[in-house]
Amino acid sequence: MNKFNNKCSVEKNEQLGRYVVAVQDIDEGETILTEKSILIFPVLGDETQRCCQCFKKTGDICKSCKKFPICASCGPHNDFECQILQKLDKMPRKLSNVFGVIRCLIQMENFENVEFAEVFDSMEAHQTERRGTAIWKTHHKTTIEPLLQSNIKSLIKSVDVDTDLLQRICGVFDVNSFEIRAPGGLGCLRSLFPYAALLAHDCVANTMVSIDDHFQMKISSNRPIKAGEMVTYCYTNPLWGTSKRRESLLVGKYFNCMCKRCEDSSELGSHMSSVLCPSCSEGALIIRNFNWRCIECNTIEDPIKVEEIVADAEVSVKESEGNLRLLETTLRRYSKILHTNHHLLVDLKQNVCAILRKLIMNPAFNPNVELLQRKAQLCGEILEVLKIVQPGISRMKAIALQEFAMPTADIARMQFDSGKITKEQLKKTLEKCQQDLKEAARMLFYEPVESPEGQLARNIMLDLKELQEEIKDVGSWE
Ligand SMILES: C[S@@+](CC[C@H](N)C(=O)[O-])C[C@H]1O[C@@H](n2cnc3c(N)ncnc32)[C@H](O)[C@@H]1O
Repeated sequence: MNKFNNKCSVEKNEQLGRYVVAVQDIDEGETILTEKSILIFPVLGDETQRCCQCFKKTGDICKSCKKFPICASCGPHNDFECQILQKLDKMPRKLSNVFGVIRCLIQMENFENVEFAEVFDSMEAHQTERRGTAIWKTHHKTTIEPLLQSNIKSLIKSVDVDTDLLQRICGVFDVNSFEIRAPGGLGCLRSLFPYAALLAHDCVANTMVSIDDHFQMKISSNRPIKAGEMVTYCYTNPLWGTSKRRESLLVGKYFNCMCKRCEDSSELGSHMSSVLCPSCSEGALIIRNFNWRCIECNTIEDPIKVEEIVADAEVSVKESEGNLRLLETTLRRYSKILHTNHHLLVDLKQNVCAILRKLIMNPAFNPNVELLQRKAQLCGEILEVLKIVQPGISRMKAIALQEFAMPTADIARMQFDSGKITKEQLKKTLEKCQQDLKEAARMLFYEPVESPEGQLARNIMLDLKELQEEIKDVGSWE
């Protein structure tokens, strides 16, 4: 069964396994797939007790099986599941580590749900590459040993519950699951969407994913996709530098990313991993054939030295977290050493913006023009990076655009009030902010209405209405 729209086809090759290709041109913003999650489970080690139905926090437990937490308002969980759990002698102490595997085994056992076992069987687990690795050992200790010490093996008859099967299940989870927001935005969960998981990875992907409160996923194209192009999704954080993205993909997904961005030493001209040249101070050092070479003066820098600089910067960024003064000092210090778009500087800028956002939103605080200017400047700089690494419709870009436009409008109002700019300049700035907000709202149109981004889109629409009135008003002043 192909749940993709009829412009997509599932293909298979040696390098990628199964992947999805556009067989017709796809327009920007077209829905490519909608899919309901087949399994939701906690992130390993999460201590929060969550209802097995709605995944909200709960202190209640099913009165029949006395194993799975369930909130009173959710009613009983699946009868077949409950009956098996009633016979389970020993529930491992840390439910979060075994919940997904237990539910998966019970679904495999349920003959009314043969599709689950078939779909699960077809999913990639990279069992050979994982065998004996650190993650294999962690799963063995946290999940597999506690389960094998219970009587689960005797309760599941359709499959042989042994180490190999349990490791395969953990592998399928690690390779294929999507991280999703827990209800109410409190923490994270992992979820399996087997069709969505067929999309291959690209660090500059051509789709965007949104998941609503009912764990329904929607994948839409974030730019036009030509017939013959692969339909891709980004498995990692696009705001990380190449070495960190590649490492996370190699360790977590077992492949070496060879996408255009990873293969280009300047990261498509974004310079998110570039270091400033100590010789000419203007050029960027980029890595080519294991050498850091300046793109302006051709100086070659010792790779060990460059790696040390980046490692030191990484430590300083970590140590600065949450402290505005320290963040600004680290930002100033490393702006003289790293390229302005370096991912560590972007990280610092995001951290500063988060603190400034909280300050600005506090009704008891009256932000001055300098603070608003700083926020607008940093958001503008982050936006420039996002324009390169997220060229299509992007949630991150929409948020940065809104966070850039709002203080920019406030600054213009303050400057007009103090006589620093004219009425025409104020109107022009407000009109530009209006354009930016419209663009942000357009990009957030694809978000579920009840999500924080959906709420942001509604707030932007209200701001836009007020801005439109204000622009009209300014235009009518004598
Ligand atoms: C979520 S699965 C995708 C579906 C999988 N290809 C299948 O046949 O079930 C992720 C796996 O697909 C492969 N893959 C995805 N994108 C890739 C890429 N850009 N380069 C190489 N392998 C990729 C890797 O084996 C990765 O672990």
